[in-house]
Amino acid sequence: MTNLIEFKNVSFRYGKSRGAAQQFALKDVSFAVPEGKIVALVGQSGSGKSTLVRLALGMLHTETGYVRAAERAHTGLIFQNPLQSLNPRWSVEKIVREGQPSASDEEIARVLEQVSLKPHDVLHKYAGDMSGGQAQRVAIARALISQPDLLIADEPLSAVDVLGKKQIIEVLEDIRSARSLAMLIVLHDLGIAQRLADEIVVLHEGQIVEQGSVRDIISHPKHEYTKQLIEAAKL
Ligand SMILES: Nc1ncnc2c1ncn2[C@@H]1O[C@H](COP(=O)(O)OP(=O)(O)OP(=O)(O)O)[C@@H](O)[C@H]1O
Repeated sequence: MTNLIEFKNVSFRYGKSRGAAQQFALKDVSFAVPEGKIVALVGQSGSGKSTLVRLALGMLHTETGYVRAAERAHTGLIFQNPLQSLNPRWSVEKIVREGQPSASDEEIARVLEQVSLKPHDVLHKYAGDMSGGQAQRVAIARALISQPDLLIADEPLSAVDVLGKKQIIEVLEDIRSARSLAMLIVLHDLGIAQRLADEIVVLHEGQIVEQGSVRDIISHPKHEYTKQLIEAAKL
């Protein structure tokens, strides 16, 4: 099976070029996202999740090790806060079309339906007039319109309310069942990872403490930190 993105022995420190080197934000991290699989990156605040996403996107560069994307991999992105990542004065139609300028009206309508938005109701709405959950679904539509084979989502649920979260989880579950897409999804919550992912990577203080199939990790956690996350998610 082809890996769409692979991290191999990746270490990274912030502030290295400014002399006094800081602690490692990531230390010897190795894992991959295979074709069609959903990999959830789970860990508490400060564990290095966002640093990993920035390395995946080429916004940062590894100190040692490498990040390798498959040559044909076409990546879509979903950020934490849609009200920051989308232009509030753009219409939904304009935002989604930005993801694929050659998209037809029918394709835009189809992708909005895929994220459970009614095209007629939302096409001419401004992102700034939507709830966080609706705006995040618009952001997902923008990512999907270009038919990526890898979706990278950095805590897509953290800036939306409870109802918005539920709807986004359902949309991501639909995408999951379609199976045409691999996903690297950063989550705080192991319970949501259990619903969405095939594999879980548990990150703690910049290191992977556990990785494997969702079932194995939830039923037989090996590391104390994973046990705490399971307890916190009340699984
Ligand atoms: N721009 C930066 N400069 C210096 N240190 C940073 C920077 N960004 C993150 N760090 C440090 O790197 C470590 C990992 O941070 P990172 O943001 O990757 O964690 P995270 O798991 O994404 O946390 P959160 O869930 O709060 O977003 C932390 O110790 C953090 O303080």
